[in-house]
Amino acid sequence: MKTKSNTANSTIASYIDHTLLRPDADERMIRQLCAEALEHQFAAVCVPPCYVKIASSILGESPVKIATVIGFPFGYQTAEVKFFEAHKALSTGATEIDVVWNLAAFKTGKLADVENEIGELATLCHLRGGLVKVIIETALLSEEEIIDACAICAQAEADFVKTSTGFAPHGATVEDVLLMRQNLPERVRIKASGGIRDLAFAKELIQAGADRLGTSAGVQLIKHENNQI
Ligand SMILES: O=C[C@H](O)COP(=O)(O)O
Repeated sequence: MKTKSNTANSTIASYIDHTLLRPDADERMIRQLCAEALEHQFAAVCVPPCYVKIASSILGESPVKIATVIGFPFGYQTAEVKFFEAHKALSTGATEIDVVWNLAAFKTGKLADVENEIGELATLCHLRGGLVKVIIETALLSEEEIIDACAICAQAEADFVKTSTGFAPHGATVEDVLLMRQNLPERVRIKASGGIRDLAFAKELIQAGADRLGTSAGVQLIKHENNQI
């Protein structure tokens, strides 16, 4: 049986954004996610925008942060739409905004547009006491593009660069996190996400430079850590 001391001794819990972004997630599942986040003292929950208010009513003033996703999962919404989404999310209780960058514009070479969009979102989040994580979807980028993406995100004052939505052909890899760490200034943190299901892999990602882990298997990782499975 899990004990309080197990949770307190967890080395992994404080890295985890406990995530539920499946399109069929219902309110009961979101309430359970929030309860688990409180129990295990995860860093944050990451929920769809329509559930931010409910998460906020459960997590209130607890240390568990509320993250939501913007422009999810493909990122090709216009900047104005993303800005409005982020504004609504911040107004209803989110403090962490995980935005999918405009990959389509990046691939087209419209780099100034991409940077401006991130910069405007970063300014909005910072003014409201929040932070912005930019999802670059590494599975769809070459190494050179990951390096360029890091430069753009850093220049636009992103707080985190995040690897993946969980909806691409693959999620975070150790190699991509290492590459990102080598190409980001120290102040920009890294969130590895997508497909993180076992403790050994989670630890490898942290070793490579991940500051947060976005995963829908947070409870499973804690159970691994406690030798419960
Ligand atoms: O942001 C996090 C990802 O959506 C989580 O992906 P996952 O369901 O593969 O753990």
